[in-house]
Amino acid sequence: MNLESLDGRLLFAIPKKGRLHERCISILAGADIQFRRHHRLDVCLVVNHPIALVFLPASDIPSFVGKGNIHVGITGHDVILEAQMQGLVTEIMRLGFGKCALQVQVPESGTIKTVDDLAGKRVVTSFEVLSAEYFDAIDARVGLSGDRKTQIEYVGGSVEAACALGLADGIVDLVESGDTMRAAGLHAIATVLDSEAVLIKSSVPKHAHLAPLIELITSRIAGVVAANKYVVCQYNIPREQLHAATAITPGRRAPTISPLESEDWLAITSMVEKGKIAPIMDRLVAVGAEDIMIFNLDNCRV
Ligand SMILES: Nc1ncnc2c1ncn2[C@@H]1O[C@H](COP(=O)(O)OP(=O)(O)OP(=O)(O)O)[C@@H](O)[C@H]1O
Ligand SMILES: O=P(O)(O)OC[C@H]1O[C@H](OP(=O)(O)OP(=O)(O)O)[C@H](O)[C@@H]1O
Repeated sequence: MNLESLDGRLLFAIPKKGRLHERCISILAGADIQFRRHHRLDVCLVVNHPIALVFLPASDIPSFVGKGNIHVGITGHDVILEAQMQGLVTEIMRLGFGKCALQVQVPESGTIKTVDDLAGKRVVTSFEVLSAEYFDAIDARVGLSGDRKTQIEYVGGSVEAACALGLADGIVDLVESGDTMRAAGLHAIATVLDSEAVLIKSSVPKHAHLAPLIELITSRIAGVVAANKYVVCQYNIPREQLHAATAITPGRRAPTISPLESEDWLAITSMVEKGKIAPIMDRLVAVGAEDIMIFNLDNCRV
């Protein structure tokens, strides 16, 4: 591929590996963004849209997009703040995956119990900007300045090993299930921020001609995200219980209510959040709903 073939194309950055990669590939498939990636090539052309995908480390994507070299991308909210790009990139939409929290962690068995105890000691992290910002405020609060301030040291990975290796008194690292933290004998004493994968675009309005294409892929990706988040719930309900039932399944805009051959009964169809479906079905049964069915969505537009 030569560079001219990128001319005029929307450049779309995707994490090349790591936690966000697989979900991004399935979002592209759901949005019908078709590509064939040649082995080891980090740039590839989309065959059915004027788009080129650029596969990059998740943490590099905010600055590429922020500086306008790349127009849109998917990455973590955490790395946007760490790269200090929040003023230069616009977060178009949360994507509902890559959820984790950046947390301050210390040895479970140690004497440090709070972030105030940790202030002035050694903290190892891959998030040195956010950690420095966080501990600057703690240091100021507890009256530490100059040489007595918390020492933040950067490592690129395996942060959780730093305390056991004697390199740190505490760490700042991402936590999802907590398995990594517990396996390292650590526990969390504070949360610096919560994160999730986001679709971003450059805030620099350099490429006005690309706006319609950005809108198109945004709307398609929103459909894929909603399809992952919602299921369709359909059930029959005695007419006199209609209000009780629709209060339980109000839908995104409003439920669809259809008559049944039997005059005393109605059929209701409604979108419901996937994660809430079990208690919702319990409540529907309690108000007299019958024949409750749940359907997964392949795709949708909302
Ligand atoms: N355990 C996790 N659960 C959910 N999301 C996570 C988790 N760890 C990281 N993330 C999200 O994924 C982003 C990329 O993290 P990841 O560790 O995959 O990066 P990487 O350094 O590119 O990959 P690798 O660790 O393979 O080198 C993070 O910035 C965060 O937003
Ligand atoms: O709470 P958990 O579910 O255990 O997830 C947390 C771990 O996930 C991330 O690392 P990842 O496994 O992506 O690898 P890395 O350490 O190479 O970045 C993060 O840096 C933690 O180590």
